[in-house]
Amino acid sequence: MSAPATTVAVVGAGAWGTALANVAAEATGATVPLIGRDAGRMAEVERTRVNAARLPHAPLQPGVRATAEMASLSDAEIVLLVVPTQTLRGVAAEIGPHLAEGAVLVACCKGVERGALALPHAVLGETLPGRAVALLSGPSFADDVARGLPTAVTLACAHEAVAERVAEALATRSFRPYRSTDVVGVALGGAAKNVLAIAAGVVEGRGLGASAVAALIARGFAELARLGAALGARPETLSGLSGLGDLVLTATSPKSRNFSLGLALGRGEPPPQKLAEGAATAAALVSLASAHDVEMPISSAVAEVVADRLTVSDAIERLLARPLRAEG
Ligand SMILES: NC(=O)C1=CN([C@@H]2O[C@H](COP(=O)(O)OP(=O)(O)OC[C@H]3O[C@@H](n4cnc5c(N)ncnc54)[C@H](OP(=O)(O)O)[C@@H]3O)[C@@H](O)[C@H]2O)C=CC1
Ligand SMILES: O=C(CO)COP(=O)(O)O
Repeated sequence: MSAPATTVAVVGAGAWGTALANVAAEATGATVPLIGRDAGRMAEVERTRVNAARLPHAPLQPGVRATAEMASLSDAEIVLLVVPTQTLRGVAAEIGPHLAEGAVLVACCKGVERGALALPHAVLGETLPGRAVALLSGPSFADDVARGLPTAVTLACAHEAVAERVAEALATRSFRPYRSTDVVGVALGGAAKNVLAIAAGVVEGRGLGASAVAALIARGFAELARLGAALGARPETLSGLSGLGDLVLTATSPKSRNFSLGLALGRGEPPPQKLAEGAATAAALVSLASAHDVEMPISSAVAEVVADRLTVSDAIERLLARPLRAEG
């Protein structure tokens, strides 16, 4: 007799949560609750079998159950938290009373919490102490995953056996989670690439050329590498899927909300109204870096531009006027 399927629940019914619920339903063959906060909208998603507001081109897998009932996660062995980083703490507190004993929490958001300057796994560790916490990150547009296009992500947990269990539970033929124990490295890569993608979009939007975009990606990666070294991340994590991999994807594709925000800023157009984690997180990332004496000039410029404290032109001038330095 085969072992019973691992049970997975998804909290946060945005684009990424919906795509991941489909992956989990396909991977496990079991029912996957997709839990959103708006009961009316979730009832509509369940009825129509599509999350029209967030992921309109992807019908739900038959095993996905759209709901607003938090209690429906009480059987889940693995709980994916797929809400914006700035809301993670509140959502974690809300789900606490409904969690099964031993449930593994997987943060699927990318960013740094403002105020506490906490990375997603630390937010979960503080809010729900004593539970196994993992991160899922890497180059993966919800739309690509929902279309079944090949995707590789990183599944990080300090306990390797947990990382392996979650990675295996979520793997499908096209969705390939690689495992890691470097949780800090994975979290930093996801946070930094969103900020740097805004900068890349600005460069593209200003028409500064492909050479400048490449320089931006490489010098942006150097910022991430310096911060990673200061916080004990492993270099191979930063150059892996969740670091360089996701930076290259997000900093080169108009499918990215962060890159699109940068494009609009660079062109002098009104910014799109969609969530761009990089804008929400830039100042916190820079403060975290500065607390460790790490300079992040590109990320700092992004933080000031999105806060309307610096114009795009002045930000570009400021970066071009920086003294030349040794590479690295
Ligand atoms: N989209 C993508 O391709 C990818 C996104 N990510 C990351 O996943 C995270 C979520 O992104 P994504 O799904 O695209 O974003 P969306 O904006 O599509 O969805 C965010 C979800 O979070 C919910 N939410 C927002 N605020 C709150 C709150 N205060 N309390 C409870 N729930 C809330 C929203 O609810 P409601 O619908 O009711 O507004 C929605 O369900 C981000 O950190 C992003 O960086 C990672 C990889 C890929
Ligand atoms: O994280 C992502 C792809 O890996 C999605 O990027 P955006 O949030 O910029 O759309």
